[in-house]
Amino acid sequence: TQSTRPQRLLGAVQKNATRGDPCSVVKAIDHFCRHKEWAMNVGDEKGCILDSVVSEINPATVLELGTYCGYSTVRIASRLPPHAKLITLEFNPDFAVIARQVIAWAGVEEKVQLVEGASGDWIPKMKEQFGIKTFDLVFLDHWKDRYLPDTKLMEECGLLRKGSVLLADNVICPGTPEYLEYVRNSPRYESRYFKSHLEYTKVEDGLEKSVFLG
Ligand SMILES: CCCNc1ncnc2c1ncn2[C@@H]1O[C@H](/C=C/CNC(=O)c2cc(-c3ccc(F)cc3)cc(O)c2O)[C@@H](O)[C@H]1O
Ligand SMILES: [Mg+2]
Repeated sequence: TQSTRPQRLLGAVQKNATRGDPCSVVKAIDHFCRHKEWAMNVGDEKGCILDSVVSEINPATVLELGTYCGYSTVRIASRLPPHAKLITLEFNPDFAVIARQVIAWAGVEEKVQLVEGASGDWIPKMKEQFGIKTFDLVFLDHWKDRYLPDTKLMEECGLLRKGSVLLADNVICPGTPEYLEYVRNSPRYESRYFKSHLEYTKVEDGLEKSVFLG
């Protein structure tokens, strides 16, 4: 039977990356996506911006919306301080199976809780299920029309505190116009655009970093 692209991406990790070495996993995926098959990972260029935001915040609690194959999960987890927790939500079970293996190969499973299910169902349960009070950092990289409703849901559930940072992928391509309009015009956010390129291409894209002001 035919393999899927995520399965082939995992194969490239297992073939070319060193177990327990997150950097080699990231490099193996980037090489595969640049030279073999494009895939919708945040990628190396935007990934460096993600890395700098994570290092700047040094978060104790991180939420990722949309795990896909776990590329950004590994990038974030490998930069977290000890005892920090990254919860990543993925509602496609086939992608979750691949992501768990990528995360394990990188050796960052201690810091990662991959939760299978939809963000809309799980965001209201974060406190009771995982003992989370608020998130220091949220990385949005799931369906683009869900960025805004899920942000409003996180506000309503009290999961954001003064200083919480939302970092959103793809605000130009494919684009998240309603989300951008909201965070850029709301008095409750201080928003900034980091210009970059769509992963593995020369097309413009970027990340929007929005600090919740409480
Ligand atoms: C109920 C749906 C909302 N809640 C959700 N809860 C949990 N996981 C969710 C999710 N939505 C989507 N997901 C998962 O996130 C992932 C979806 C990501 C969507 N991303 C994109 O569409 C995307 C697309 C591009 C792209 C850009 C240009 C182009 F020509 C083609 C594609 C680039 C990117 O960087 C992207 O992130 C999948 O793994 C999906 O199963
Ligand atoms: Mg993306």
